[in-house]
Amino acid sequence: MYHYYCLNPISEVGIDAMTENYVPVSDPKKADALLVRSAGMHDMEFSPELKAIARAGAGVNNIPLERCAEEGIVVFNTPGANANGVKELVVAGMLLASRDIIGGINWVQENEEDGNIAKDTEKAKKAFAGCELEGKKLGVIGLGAIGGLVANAGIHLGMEVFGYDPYVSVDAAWRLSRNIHHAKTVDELYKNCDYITLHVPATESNRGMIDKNSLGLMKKGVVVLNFARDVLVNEEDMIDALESGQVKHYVSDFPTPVIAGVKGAIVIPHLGASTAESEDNCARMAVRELMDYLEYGNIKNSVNYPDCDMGMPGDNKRIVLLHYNKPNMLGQFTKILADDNMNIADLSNKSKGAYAYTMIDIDSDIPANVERDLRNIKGVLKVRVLN
Ligand SMILES: NC(=O)C1=CN([C@@H]2O[C@H](COP(=O)(O)OP(=O)(O)OC[C@H]3O[C@@H](n4cnc5c(N)ncnc54)[C@H](O)[C@@H]3O)[C@@H](O)[C@H]2O)C=CC1
Ligand SMILES: O=C(O)CCC(=O)C(=O)O
Repeated sequence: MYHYYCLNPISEVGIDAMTENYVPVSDPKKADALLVRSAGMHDMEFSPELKAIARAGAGVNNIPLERCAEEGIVVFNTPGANANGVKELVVAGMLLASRDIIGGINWVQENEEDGNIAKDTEKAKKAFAGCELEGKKLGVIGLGAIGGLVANAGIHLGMEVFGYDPYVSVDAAWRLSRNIHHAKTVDELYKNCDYITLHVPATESNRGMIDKNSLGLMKKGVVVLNFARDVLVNEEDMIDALESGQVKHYVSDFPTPVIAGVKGAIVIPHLGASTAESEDNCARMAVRELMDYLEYGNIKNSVNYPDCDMGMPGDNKRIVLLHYNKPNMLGQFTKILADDNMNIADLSNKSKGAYAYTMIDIDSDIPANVERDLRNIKGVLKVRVLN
């Protein structure tokens, strides 16, 4: 029996995919697994019971990844599951920034009682006119799941697209249209583009990447779109750029007290992934990842431990160990098993940075003393015996 707790509402599609072995609890401290969307977890304390956290979404800046790794808690996300939802809102953002659709709709609402509204429209509408996207230059920073879709959508809209991502994965690169220009430096993209859209994670090194220096390199009247995270943009510098006309519009999916209501800022209440399809996709993927880990120890799409998959254990017993990535860990594990005359049927050991994961299938039962001895090895963070 596994206990889970949802820190945010998670689509029923995911919850329904759980078997009767999964029971919701009303206290997160009693949970084997937590499901989360954007809830901040940095101040949460985790109980020793907690084995895994699944972020039904992409960004994991709300989760203390390093502390979780130290406590043997595997954190998953759902790469790509909400990418189409965000892409579509980015296209909407570019359109909102190009024509004064919002101003026009407001005008209609303000004049709803005007009996001559149809006639007056034809006089008033020039105040809300704009430009088309076709033929404009779009710069996409970050060409992963979302950026790749946005870049390809830009090509379909007839835009000239520049992409910048020095760390792009081979799979993501294969998905890009060959008509996209490969920007060798981000400055090249800043200098050339009419629309610049951010699709990078909110890592320490990416914080504040859009500031007065980068804004100063951009074309006057540029549109900047941020559907990634607020902290990527220095909002004070952005306000100066909006006031001076350097930036025509800043489209952001992240309201903050600083940017909400600023003239020229088009701020959306974090709706990028708020579609039925994205929510279902994320919930389904998050639950699948949790179940595979809790029941079989398989790790797929973890952000703090390596992926490692040995399928189902069949008739064997499986023991999984979360530990530091340092010499002689495997040697110590196998010695303890050999000293107890246990036969290893299968073994996998993978590492990611400072952390590692070992799965061992044994063709006999695993006695409590073996589990205890493994747990006592210096550098072992968590041990689970799965039946
Ligand atoms: N508004 C919303 O509702 C949503 C926002 N997001 C945000 O969007 C971000 C991106 O999401 P995905 O595309 O799914 O992630 P992803 O991991 O598939 O792609 C991120 C890409 O950024 C690249 N990258 C990292 N630092 C870079 C830099 N300094 N310059 C250029 N490229 C860089 C990486 O190489 C990677 O290819 C997430 O981390 C999250 O913060 C994600 C989903 C929904
Ligand atoms: O769950 C949400 O609505 C937020 C999505 C998001 O920002 C993400 O996946 O990074």
